[in-house]
Amino acid sequence: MKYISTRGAMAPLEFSDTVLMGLAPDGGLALPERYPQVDRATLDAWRALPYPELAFEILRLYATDIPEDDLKALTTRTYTAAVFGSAAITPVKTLHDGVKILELSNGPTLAFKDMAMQLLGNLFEYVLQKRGERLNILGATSGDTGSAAEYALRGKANVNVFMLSPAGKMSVFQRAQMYSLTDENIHNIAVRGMFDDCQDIVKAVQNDHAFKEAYRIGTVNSINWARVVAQVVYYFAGYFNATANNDEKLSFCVPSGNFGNVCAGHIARQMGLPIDRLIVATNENDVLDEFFRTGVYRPRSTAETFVTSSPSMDISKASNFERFVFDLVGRDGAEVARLWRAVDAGVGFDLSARLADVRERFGFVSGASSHADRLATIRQIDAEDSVVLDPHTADGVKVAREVRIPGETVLCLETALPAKFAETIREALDREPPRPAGFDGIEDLPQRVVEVDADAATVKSLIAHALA
Ligand SMILES: Cc1ncc(COP(=O)(O)O)c(C=O)c1O
Ligand SMILES: N[C@@H](CCOP(=O)(O)O)C(=O)O
Repeated sequence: MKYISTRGAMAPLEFSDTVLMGLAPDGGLALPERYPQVDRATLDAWRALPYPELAFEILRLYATDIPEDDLKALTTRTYTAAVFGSAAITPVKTLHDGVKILELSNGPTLAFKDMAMQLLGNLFEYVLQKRGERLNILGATSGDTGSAAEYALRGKANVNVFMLSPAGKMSVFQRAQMYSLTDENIHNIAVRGMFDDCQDIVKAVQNDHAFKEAYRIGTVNSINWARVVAQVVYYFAGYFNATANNDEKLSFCVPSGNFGNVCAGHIARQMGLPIDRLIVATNENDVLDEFFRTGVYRPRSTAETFVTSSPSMDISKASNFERFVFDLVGRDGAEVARLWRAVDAGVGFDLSARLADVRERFGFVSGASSHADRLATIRQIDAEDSVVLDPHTADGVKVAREVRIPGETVLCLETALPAKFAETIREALDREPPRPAGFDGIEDLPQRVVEVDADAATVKSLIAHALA
């Protein structure tokens, strides 16, 4: 399988090259030149597979330049009960009203990011060792990518991590998880701004080809294709777990911000997984909900982006949305490049003429949730199901209940555990959220972080200085 760019101007690459590449040289995102198709017989064969084997079967369709024995060793080493809490890896539970939850947050940092990041950490190690190379990761986080990446890469000999986070905007627990790490290869940089400013800096540095080459800059964000394809696996696992056979259809509801998670669902659907609808749930930062309702994409500025109680979704420029739009416009890279010039100019674009395709051909629908909705959902599910939802998953459950139609089974993706967001859980339930073992007193540990203005040149000089 070869990889092309959403902006249409990259010579096709192998999978391993995309793992190290980050942003494509033309500023776009890597995608496979076609989505492998999974037929009914294959679905039947995959239904009974344990998670690591399912991951292998899916990844071997994409990572065709990695010998199959090596790939199998990677998925077997990554998806273990010791790391993810149970052999099921992603169990499903059903709420009193029939809405189902796919548990994705039982990994080391208590968020769904671990599902892909644990694999990416092992992939980096494998590819870098084979090539005898080093990589310096520059990442951006609104709260969960950062800790998942740092836990996956801490102490690794051939990788440094420089992680940008919005200063003062993440939860107390999220900050403690990242900033208390003392490993020498981990560098936390708090940016005076929002997540979008951090991601803009990552993309600006990626687009400085001379700096990127000189300092061997890679990425762990969903810019990296390997992150997205690893997330495709749990849509298959969730479907097999939540249905009785492959004749059934299932809808997924996905709390969304940077559009990486639901983009993986879109890809699973394109591969032939019987997904009915993909329900995009946003918080008050509703740029995606607006697009799926109107066909108009109007990214907001930092000043127009709210700081909310589901902070990991405080995103107004959804990076991965570009991958979906590439498919929506018939994989026309020149058209995507034109649309993203308008995004970069702060204008956005109007694809309302394609709204029927968005809904009928690609199955997208959306809804938004507010602080009051989130608190009400957390309270109700706690009272009726004795389940404490984290604020982001609560946004998903709220939207799923709202848009679900009679007879439709909806599987909501759990994106984090409530322990990461104690402030909001206390407000909703007047008690502390359950805290998994190993995190006691984390907020009291000393923290190591540098705070800077939202400026790519400053970040580049910090990186150059650290690597000197
Ligand atoms: C807890 C949580 N929920 C939801 C999201 C949104 O996911 P995505 O950015 O893939 O749309 C994120 C961030 O990625 C997150 O950390
Ligand atoms: N919500 C994310 C934002 C970054 O998303 P990514 O999927 O592109 O890494 C976070 O928690 O950092």
